[in-house]
Amino acid sequence: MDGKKVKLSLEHISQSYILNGKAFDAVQDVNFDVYDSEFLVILGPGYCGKTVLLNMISGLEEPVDGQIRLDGEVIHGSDSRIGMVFQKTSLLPWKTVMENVEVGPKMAGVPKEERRKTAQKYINLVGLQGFEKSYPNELSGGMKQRVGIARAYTNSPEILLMDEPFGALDAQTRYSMEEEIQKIWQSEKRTIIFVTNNIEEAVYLGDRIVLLSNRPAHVKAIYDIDLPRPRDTVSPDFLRIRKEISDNTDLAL
Ligand SMILES: Nc1ncnc2c1ncn2[C@@H]1O[C@H](COP(=O)(O)OP(=O)(O)OP(=O)(O)O)[C@@H](O)[C@H]1O
Repeated sequence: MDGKKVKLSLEHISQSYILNGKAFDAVQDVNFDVYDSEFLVILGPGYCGKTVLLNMISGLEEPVDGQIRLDGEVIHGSDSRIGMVFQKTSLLPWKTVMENVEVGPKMAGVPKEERRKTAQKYINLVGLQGFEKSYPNELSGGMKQRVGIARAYTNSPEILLMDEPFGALDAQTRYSMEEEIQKIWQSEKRTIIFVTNNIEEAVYLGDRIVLLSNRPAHVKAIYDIDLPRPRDTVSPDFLRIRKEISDNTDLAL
């Protein structure tokens, strides 16, 4: 990644909580850079602190220690340059697909015609044209995640955080969404930070993979995944990298 521009830096990030009167460490001294326009995957076992880490990047939580820099400047709290796609889509059930996707610019006061144009662009990009007037309960799980992705892009963030966005989908839908998100990222280059506990998904998607330990999460290793895209999940190189990472991954407690 020589010559790449650093977009986001995590510097000595730690998080702990008080549980039953005792300190409980969730994240411990995490350090890594994220490059501009890269697809960075954060991989770690269950409950290791991945969501806590993303919450700190998104500004939902303040770290007890350390700082986060965006384009070199320390940031605090939420920042409109950073958007989020959640594990469970948090769509508004009483709003249509179009209304859900345009909610951000609407709240920001963007005129209707302009925000509809942007929302339509991303509805088309995620393959939901024709479903603009549908309600969330009329959509499959994969389609709901597509709406969540379109909604996040419509806010024009420079960095998109994705917290296990395909974790709740069946295997077949998950594969097609992995393919899809890669295509979207290639046509609309943004920096993506994608959290998963699935090694195959990480190797399929990541330019780099930050491997976290069991809780309290710290960085065990960072892997450069130098395989051509779209990746062949049964090629010898893919399987070799997958095994190398798997051998280095802590078992979920
Ligand atoms: N606000 C909080 N107060 C106390 N404990 C918390 C809080 N938020 C998270 N935790 C604990 O921190 C640990 C890490 O949680 P986190 O949700 O980040 O795990 P994760 O790696 O995202 O797991 P999964 O893969 O299951 O999504 C868990 O044990 C969780 O219970």
